[in-house]
Amino acid sequence: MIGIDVRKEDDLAEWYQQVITKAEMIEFSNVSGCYILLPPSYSIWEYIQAWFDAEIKKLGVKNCYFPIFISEDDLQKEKDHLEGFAAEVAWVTHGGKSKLEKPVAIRPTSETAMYGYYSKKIRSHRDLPLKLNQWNNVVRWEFKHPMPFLRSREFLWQEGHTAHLTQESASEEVLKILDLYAEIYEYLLAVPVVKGTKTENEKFPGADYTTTVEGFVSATGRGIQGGTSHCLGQHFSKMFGITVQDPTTSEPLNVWQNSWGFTTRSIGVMILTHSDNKGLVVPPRVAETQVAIVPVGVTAKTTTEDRDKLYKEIEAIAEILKDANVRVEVDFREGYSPGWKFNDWELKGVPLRLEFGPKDSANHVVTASRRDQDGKSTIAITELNTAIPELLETIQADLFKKADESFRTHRVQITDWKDFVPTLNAKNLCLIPHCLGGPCEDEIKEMSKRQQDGDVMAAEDAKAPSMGAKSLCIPFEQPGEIAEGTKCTNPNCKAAAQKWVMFGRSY
Ligand SMILES: O=C1CCCN[C@@H]1CCCn1cnc2cc(F)c(F)cc2c1=O
Ligand SMILES: [Mg+2]
Repeated sequence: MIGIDVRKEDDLAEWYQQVITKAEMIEFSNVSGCYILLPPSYSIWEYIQAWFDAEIKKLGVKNCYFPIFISEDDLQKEKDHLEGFAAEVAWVTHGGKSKLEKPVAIRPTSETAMYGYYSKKIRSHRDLPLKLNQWNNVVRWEFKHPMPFLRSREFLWQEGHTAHLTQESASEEVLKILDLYAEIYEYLLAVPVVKGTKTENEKFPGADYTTTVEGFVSATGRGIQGGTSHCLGQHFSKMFGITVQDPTTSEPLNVWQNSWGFTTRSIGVMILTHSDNKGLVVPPRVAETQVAIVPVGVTAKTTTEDRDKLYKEIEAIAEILKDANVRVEVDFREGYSPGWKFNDWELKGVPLRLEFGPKDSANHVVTASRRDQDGKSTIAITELNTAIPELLETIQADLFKKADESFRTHRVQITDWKDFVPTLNAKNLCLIPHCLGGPCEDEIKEMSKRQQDGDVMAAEDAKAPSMGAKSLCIPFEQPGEIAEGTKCTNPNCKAAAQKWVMFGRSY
C-alpha cells in the first residue's frame, strides 16, 4: 500500500480519506453516509467499550437491548423535542412488497423506545435507581456533508438511561458520566476536551440541562461535540407517567432521569488530532499492536542459518514483551524491504517500532523508533521488559501533552468584538463574556458568517460554505471572574455578561 500522497495542512479532507482507507480503518459502502468499520477501527471501539463498560458497571448500570424499530405512536410521544429532529428520522414503510399499515421508525435514540417500559417497571421507590445502558447503533438521516466517524447516517454508540428518586442523585450521576467521557478522551485517546454546560440554544430540548465534553480539530480550527450527559429532569417521566409514591410524603412523584451518549465519532477526533503526513497515529492505550519488530540487515548474502538465528532472537524478544503485557507483532513478511515495512507500520499508526539485525544482536540491543517523534534510540535487551512499557507510557503522555498545548493556545479569550471573527479565521475558538441569551447567540452566528473586509479566508474556509460560530459550551472551568458591569461581547447586545462562553465554528 503506497503512503499518503497529500499533506494534512494542504488538503485535510483528502488527507483524512487517505489515512482512514490506507490504514484500513474504513471502507466506503454503497449507501451514502454509511461506512464499513474495518478491524483496525473496530478494535479501537472495543478498547473504548471495555474500559467504559467496566466503569459504568461499577456504578450499577446494567446492559440491555431494545428493538431497533420504534412505533410511530411511541416516537411521537415526546412531541416538542422531536420537532427539531423529525427530518432525521429513517422510516421503514414496507415489509417486502407489502406496505406496512403504519411505518416504523429506525431508532435515532431510544428514549421513546425505553420509557414505556420504565413506566411499567418503576412502580415504587424501591425500584429506583434504575440504570440501563445499550451498546448499539442508531440512524439519523443527516443531510449535512457526511464524514467517516464524525458524521454518518448510522453510528455506534452507547446510550445510558437512568431513573432516580431525587434530583441530587440524578445530577451527581450526570457529572460522574461526563468525567468518564473526559477520561475516555484524555486517558485512552490522548485527546484533550473542555467540560461544560450547553447553553439554552444548544442543549437537548428534552433535557433540563446538557453537559458536554468539547473537542477541537486544530487542522480546521473547529470545535466538535465529543459526548453529552443530560439531566432530563422530570420532563420525560411526566410524559411517560413514570411515577412512584414519595417515601416521605406519600405523594405521587415523577422520577428524575438522565440520559448519556458517547459515539464512534471519538475515533475520528483521535485520528484528526494525532495522525500526520505519514498516516495514522494510534495512542498506545488503544493500539491493538503497540510494538512492531522488523528484522534488518538480512540480505541475499545472509546464510539461512544466520537468518534463522536472528529470527529466533526476535521471537525471544517478542516473548519478553508479551510477558510484560505489551501487544507486539513480529514482521517476518518475505519479499518486502525493511524500509517498506517501516512505512507500512507508520501508515498503520503503530506507536513503536523495533529494528533488530546482526549488529543489534552483537551488541545485545534493539533499535527503537517512536511513531510520534523522529529519531532512533537503542535499548539493551535486558532492559526491554521495563523500558518498553515505560516508553509506551511516555508516548501516550507526549501525544496528550502536544494536543493539550495546541488546544490551549487555540482557546483565545476575547473581550472586544472586533477581534472575534479574525480570531475564528485564525483557526481558534473564542472564549467571550456572554449574556447567555439565545437570540444573542443566533446573532453572533450570523455576524460571524461574514468575513470582515480584507480577511484572508483560510484555504478550506474558502471552499466550505462559510459558517458562523455557535456556542460550544459554558466551560465548568471559567477563565476568570467577569467584572461587575461587563457587557455581553456582542456589540448589539446591551445585556450584562453572565459567563465566559466558548464559541467556535464546529462539526
Ligand atoms: O444525546 C443523548 C444521549 C443518549 C440518549 N439520547 C440523548 C438525547 C438525544 C437527542 N436527540 C438527538 N438526535 C435525534 C435525532 C432524531 F431523529 C430524533 F428523532 C431524536 C433525536 C434526539 O432526541
Ligand atoms: Mg444531530
